[in-house]
Amino acid sequence: MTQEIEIGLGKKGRLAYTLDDVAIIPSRRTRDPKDVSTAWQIDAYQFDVPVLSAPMDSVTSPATAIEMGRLGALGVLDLEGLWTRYDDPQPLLDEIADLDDLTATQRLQEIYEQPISPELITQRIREIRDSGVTVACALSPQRTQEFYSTVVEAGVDLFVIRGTAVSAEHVCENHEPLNLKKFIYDLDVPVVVGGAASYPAAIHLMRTGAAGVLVGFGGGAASTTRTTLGVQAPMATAIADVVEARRDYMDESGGRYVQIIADGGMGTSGSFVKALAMGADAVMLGTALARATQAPGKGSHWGAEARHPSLPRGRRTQVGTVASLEEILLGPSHRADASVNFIGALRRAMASTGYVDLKNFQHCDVSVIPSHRA
Ligand SMILES: O=c1[nH]c(=O)c2[nH+]cn([C@@H]3O[C@H](COP(=O)(O)O)[C@@H](O)[C@H]3O)c2[nH]1
Repeated sequence: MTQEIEIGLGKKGRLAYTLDDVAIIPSRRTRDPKDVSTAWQIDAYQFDVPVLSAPMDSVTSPATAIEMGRLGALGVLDLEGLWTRYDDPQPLLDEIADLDDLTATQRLQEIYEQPISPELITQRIREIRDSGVTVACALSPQRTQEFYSTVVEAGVDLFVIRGTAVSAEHVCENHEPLNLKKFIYDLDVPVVVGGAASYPAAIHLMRTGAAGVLVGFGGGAASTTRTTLGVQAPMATAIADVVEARRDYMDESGGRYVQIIADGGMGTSGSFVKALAMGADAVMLGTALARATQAPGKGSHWGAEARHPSLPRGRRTQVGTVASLEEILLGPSHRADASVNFIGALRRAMASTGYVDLKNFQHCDVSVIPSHRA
């Protein structure tokens, strides 16, 4: 039963939990960390590491997407970022990393005014494809109709449609909005859509035929969506609600399993592990990967919303550099700040709860520890 709190006489609100508010409870039965599997699968694509890189210029370049694939994870390139607007984005990446906080947003807006080139979309996709890794690229719902045929022809394996909030029923008076259900049905490539953060939003996205749903809304370390729009969905509750939507959708669809990918705000290995324990199949990481020595942002971090021409909802932030991409994902770690060896942490948590694979780990016991008491 949903617990509602009275905010004032005329307004009630639901109590919702962040990942900081919950913790995994170890069980009586433990296992050796070496004996657990962290593998997951979306459509026909299998991965040893349940991590997608966020389509943010500070995180994913063609080179880091290839490295992600080599490490058993999945890189997602932003096709509206610097790589598809400029032949050589390196000088701009260097400049953005060095901008001072006061001028960063305005300069980002200028830099991203440069039009997107379909030729560069094709070139970047081919570059990743030629390396032999799974190719995943992201477009916003607004740009999907414009560029999807270029993307599909260039040979993408997984198509990500990401906006702060994507709904199956976008109502728009000025132009024909993207009809997700028709689009996904007509496309031969599996599609991941999001973000959604509630039961109704998620079940509608599942009914479009999506292979995966991104869960998150206004999260992310570089996000200012909460302070700008007043919108945010606490992640633990959002994942648990979407898991329930999937259960119902599986019943109504005769067993179609849609992957749930938690997206935003999992900058520590503990929050990454907890997202999976809440029922996510995989996690999309920005901040954690922006801290890699190879990260294009060089310790700076910014996302798509930060460059919005009239209402930026994210900022260029500093996250620092801690280790190589391989060490951040697979270890070893020489730090105790939960920023390195995410898969090592996951293996240990799975071992201490006695689960051998991620599907079963989703059923582990958790407790609620409101963060102000932690
Ligand atoms: O509301 C938002 N405004 C933003 O400016 C922004 N930038 C990134 N994102 C989302 O954050 C995710 C990465 O999160 P982390 O850096 O915390 O790992 C990404 O995968 C995005 O979903 C944003 N959300």
